[in-house]
Amino acid sequence: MITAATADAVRELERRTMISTGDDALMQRAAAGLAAVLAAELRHRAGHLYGTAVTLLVGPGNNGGDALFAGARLAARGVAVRAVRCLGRPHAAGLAALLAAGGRVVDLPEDGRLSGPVTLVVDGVLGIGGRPGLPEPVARLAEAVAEDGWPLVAVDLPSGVDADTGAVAGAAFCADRTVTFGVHKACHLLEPARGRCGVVERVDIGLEAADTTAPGWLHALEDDDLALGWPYPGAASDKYARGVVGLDAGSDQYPGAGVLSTTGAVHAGAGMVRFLGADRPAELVRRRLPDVVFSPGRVQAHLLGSGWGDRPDGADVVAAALDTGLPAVVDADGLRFLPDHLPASWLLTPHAGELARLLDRERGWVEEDPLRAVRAAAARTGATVLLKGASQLVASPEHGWVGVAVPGPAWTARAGSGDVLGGICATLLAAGLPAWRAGLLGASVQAVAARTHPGPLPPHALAERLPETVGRLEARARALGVRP
Ligand SMILES: NC(=O)C1=CN([C@@H]2O[C@H](COP(=O)(O)OP(=O)(O)OC[C@H]3O[C@@H](n4cnc5c(N)ncnc54)[C@H](OP(=O)(O)O)[C@@H]3O)[C@@H](O)[C@H]2O)[C@@H](O)CC1
Ligand SMILES: [K+]
Repeated sequence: MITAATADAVRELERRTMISTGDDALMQRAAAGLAAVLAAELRHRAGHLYGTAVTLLVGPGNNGGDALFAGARLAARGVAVRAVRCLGRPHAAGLAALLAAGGRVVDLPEDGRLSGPVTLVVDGVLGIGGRPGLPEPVARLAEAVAEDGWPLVAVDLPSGVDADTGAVAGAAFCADRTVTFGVHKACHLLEPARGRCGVVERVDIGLEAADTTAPGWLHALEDDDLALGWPYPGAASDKYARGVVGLDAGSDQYPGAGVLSTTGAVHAGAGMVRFLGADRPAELVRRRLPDVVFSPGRVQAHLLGSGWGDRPDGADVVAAALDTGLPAVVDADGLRFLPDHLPASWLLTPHAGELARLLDRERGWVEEDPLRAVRAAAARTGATVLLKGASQLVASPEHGWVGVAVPGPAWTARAGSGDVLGGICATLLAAGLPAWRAGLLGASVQAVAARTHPGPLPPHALAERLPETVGRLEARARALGVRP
């Protein structure tokens, strides 16, 4: 699990730590960790440290301070270190340390272009105190560094990205590696910023322990969390222990959605799937998936809404499912028929546009800050919410932190993926998982199945790979010492 924080949560943690360590200690620890990563990177690229050349891009705050102090440590070991003043006046003590160690300082050229020799460029322009976007000529510099192909290590985060939302509104640096301090920052987990961070390395700077369940914290699943959290059936599990899913998805107008959600549920390992939807999708499901049953009976979780279209009895179907007291996934068109308040055991699976509609907002409002949006939706509805998209986020009304699913390849963003995902999540609910866990594991298993395939697959074919993926996860869980 990767734990990350928003800038306010990080500052609060740093403030508490500084009471016992003093102001300077944290920056010195950060600089030492950064220098170690830079030295390893220089050795990796040049085969040695002495005589390599590092260009530090420094801004006016402590982010530049980290870069300057790290640069001083490298200069003392024979690296030619040059600091480029990019914005305002650099951190005074950091600059003095660099100059004393034999480094030098220059102004940013008007055209924003760096001249060689450069083994490595270090982006210390802005950190968590940065407002998103870069002023000229730093914006030009960011473009030139990318165009010229200089290898780039970002200090804490690539300057220009929004530390809390992951938004990239204007120019921003694009790093090969990002060295962060204490805890990951939200932008390391959230697209599009995530894609500009490269490999993120966390340096321990001895921050105090934090309540990471509070608002302002994110928890991102990694492959091993998925392997350890998946509900594998035991030797004695019958179909009810694995869970029965009742699906009302698809319509005569959109029958494919019914087939796709059912395919997702069957291949995610549901004990039994009852298809309870319209006639046309039922006919297609009957032909393609002989293990599905069509009679009403006991179910342990519902799936409603995918491919419903403008269904006249939508509100009644949702109300009837609510009356059963069972958990449910509500997807797509079903989201238009929700009552004012839902239980946290219900999992809503909107994409950005659907979430915007749910909150009477514009889509842009969701996209500019998906964390805020997913939390608002959970608070407004009382349900657990899985926001689908480039970063898949889960918020629950029962806790402040937000979960982030394992990221998948971009090609999974296509019509039908969401229908399959609904079926997977309903299977996990039927197996007895809480809704937030079902959302996180469901989105993650789909991403891992996609990632382990060499090229794009249509959603139904990806669903068919789920058993193999779950098999690999189970083997990994055993290797980690867990006996399902
Ligand atoms: N706190 C700690 O204990 C530790 C912190 N550490 C390090 O400190 C970093 C945070 O440092 P920080 O708070 O000084 O903010 P930072 O991002 O360097 O810059 C703020 C300056 O930039 C300016 N500015 C902002 N946006 C701008 C824009 N778009 N265009 C132009 N100017 C802009 C802004 O101006 P203002 O907003 O005041 O007008 C202000 O002058 C953190 O990321 C980590 O690297 C580590 O050492 C570990 C211990
Ligand atoms: K930076």
